Amino acid sequence: MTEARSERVITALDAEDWASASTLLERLPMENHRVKVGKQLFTRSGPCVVEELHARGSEVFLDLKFHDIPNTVAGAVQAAAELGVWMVNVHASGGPRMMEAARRAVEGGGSRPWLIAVTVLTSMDARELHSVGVAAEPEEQVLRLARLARESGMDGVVASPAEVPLLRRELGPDFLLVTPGVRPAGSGTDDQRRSATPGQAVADGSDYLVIGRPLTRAEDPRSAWEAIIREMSMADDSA
Ligand SMILES: O=C(O)c1cc(=O)[nH]c(=O)n1[C@@H]1O[C@H](COP(=O)(O)O)[C@@H](O)[C@H]1O
Repeated sequence: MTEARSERVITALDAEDWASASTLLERLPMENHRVKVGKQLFTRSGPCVVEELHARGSEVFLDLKFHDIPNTVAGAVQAAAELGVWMVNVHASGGPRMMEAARRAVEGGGSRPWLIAVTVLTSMDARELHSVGVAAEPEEQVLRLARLARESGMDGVVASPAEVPLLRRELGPDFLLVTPGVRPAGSGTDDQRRSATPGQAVADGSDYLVIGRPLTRAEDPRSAWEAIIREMSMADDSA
């Protein structure tokens, strides 16, 4: 991964509306260039948030985790591509036909968004995974879904930093690994159950780190950002 460290952090803009999202952006450094728009902000403020962010020069990961029948997901992914987003995601558990339809929907145009698949949500531990009828351990299930995602034409997957060493080994250097569940040492894990520090995520080979509350809830988001970038640099230098 040759991108600058600051470009490898995707800030999860989990704000309640565009007004609070833009206030938050003002408290972050300009290098905070890649942002994720998720369900809350998009549902409240709509596609114009993406337009505002593009006007500001940001690249947008539209995180709506599409999970539906192939025809519906294909239409949604195509709409996201027409918004000009940089990355968009679906749930790998929607199955191969759904992922293949999503892939076909973004083919053929000029530049297309990265299309990635969520494996097992980072908020789930083994017990919760078993409670929804999956007997496999999280790592095993993540690998199974990641292989399926790759065979179905996805550019990469969302997984926890804990699974990155396994995924890198099994899927090679070119498959994008996007990792939420990142927490600087000493900070609480909130509702995340499979997490690691920014340094560990980088050292293990994560391409993009999705970071929300450690930045958005920090008293001083700018220094929180700088500390994360410093930690990533140290991990890169010692690799
Ligand atoms: O697809 C995602 O981005 C995602 C997948 C996943 O398995 N876990 C996960 O936390 N996320 C998102 O990543 C962000 C993590 O936020 P924090 O836990 O606040 O850092 C949230 O916006 C989640 O919606």
